[in-house]
Amino acid sequence: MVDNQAFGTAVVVDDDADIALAAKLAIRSAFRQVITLSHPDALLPLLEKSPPDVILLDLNFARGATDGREGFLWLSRILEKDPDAAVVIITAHGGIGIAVEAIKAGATDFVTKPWDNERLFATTWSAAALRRSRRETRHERRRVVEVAKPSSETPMLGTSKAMDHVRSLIDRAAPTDANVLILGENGTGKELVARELHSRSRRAAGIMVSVDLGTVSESVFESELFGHVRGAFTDAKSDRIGRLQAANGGTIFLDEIGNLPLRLQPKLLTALERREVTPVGANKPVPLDIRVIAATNMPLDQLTDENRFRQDLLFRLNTVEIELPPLRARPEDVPLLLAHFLAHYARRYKAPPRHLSPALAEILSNHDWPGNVRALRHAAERAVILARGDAYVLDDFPLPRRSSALSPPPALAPVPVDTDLNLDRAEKQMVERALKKHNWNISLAAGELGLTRAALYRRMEKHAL
Ligand SMILES: Nc1ncnc2c1ncn2[C@@H]1O[C@H](COP(=O)(O)OP(=O)(O)OP(=O)(O)O)[C@@H](O)[C@H]1O
Repeated sequence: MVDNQAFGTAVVVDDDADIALAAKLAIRSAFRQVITLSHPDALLPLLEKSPPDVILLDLNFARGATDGREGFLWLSRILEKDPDAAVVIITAHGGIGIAVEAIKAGATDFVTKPWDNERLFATTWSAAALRRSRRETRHERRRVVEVAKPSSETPMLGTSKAMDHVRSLIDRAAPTDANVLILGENGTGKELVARELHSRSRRAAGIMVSVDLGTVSESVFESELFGHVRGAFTDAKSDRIGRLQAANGGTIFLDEIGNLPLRLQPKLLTALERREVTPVGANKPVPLDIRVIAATNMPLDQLTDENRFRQDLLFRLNTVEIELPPLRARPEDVPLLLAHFLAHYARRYKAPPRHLSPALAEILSNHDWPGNVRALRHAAERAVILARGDAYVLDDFPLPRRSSALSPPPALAPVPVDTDLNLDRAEKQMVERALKKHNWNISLAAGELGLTRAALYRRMEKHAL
């Protein structure tokens, strides 16, 4: 059973007014309006204004013509104006050869005269539905790509030996199509490395699609990665392409791969091995041409635990492994990073340039930076906003401490809401406690707080943690 008037506009183009009217009557229940035209001339302005859902097009307009040449010309003009156009060709009985040619040239389907009304209705309906789905897929691809746009162009800074080694690995891996696994604590620059690899690869003209598996909720993992077809589950109102497919021709960056549920790991492995993906509910795979870069903050011993992560998938992902050292292991990089971010935020907030004394730079270099470069960046931003006078002072920098063996993490005791009823302060306290408890591991702290990683980052920024 189909809904009435499921579509907007259909156009019937036939120089025989009776045939055009007969077609209109046969299909009108599916459309809000059916326009009949005796010649395709009038089609082009219509396409400019609002492209119809379907066009029924007779191929012969010149008197006595039967080869459809004129119709082919119109078909190509229509497709030029609207690449998603659904065009159903109307041919005379015996004109199957021409109809097949028309389909090769981009028509969606054909009907032969005299037609069976039900058949005409079904063909027109399917063509309009196909156009809708094409447009939704295009829209989806745009949506996914929007998400993938780089937030800012940050150069990869650092002159330490450790960063030289990272750079040399990037130099060698980038031009190859090898899969790369990037390891490192939160905020060490894994995404930056992924962007560097992509922008220096032969896929640089393509897109890099990022998926943060730490922020995708488990219920939508599968359709987010692999896509789904309309009706695959209750909420699947239309076809949706997955991130893997959206990255076709480019690079997919699978951030926090350690969070991929075990049950979905075989499906990702199959997609990478066969270079094709089957959207949820679909029965046909779609070919994939992607390079995979994955990242995780999961320590290697957990990643090599078969109960958490399939080792065959790990071997598929880590053809090249790049490990980013935490900032505390490369203190010599701190002054350069600080100078860069202080200048960056001074420009942004139109603050005067201030002096950072060597003594203060040294204190900051010896800090253990639990949130790594991201935390340093936030600290620099806050310092630019808070500082007064000509030089920065230690108090301008919020320096959260890593919980150490000397000061064991406090148990996550209930917040004393009875003594402090300020919601903002209570939130800050909760966030700080969760971070300390989990040694500043963002994923674990977010899990404990019942937040996504992105939501936790927002709160960390809000409270300058
Ligand atoms: N070497 C670096 N030079 C300049 N900026 C850096 C460097 N490393 C990291 N950053 C900056 O630190 C912030 C965090 O980097 P990024 O998002 O790449 O880290 P990540 O390891 O992917 O973090 P997470 O694991 O939390 O997703 C970004 O603003 C990034 O620009």
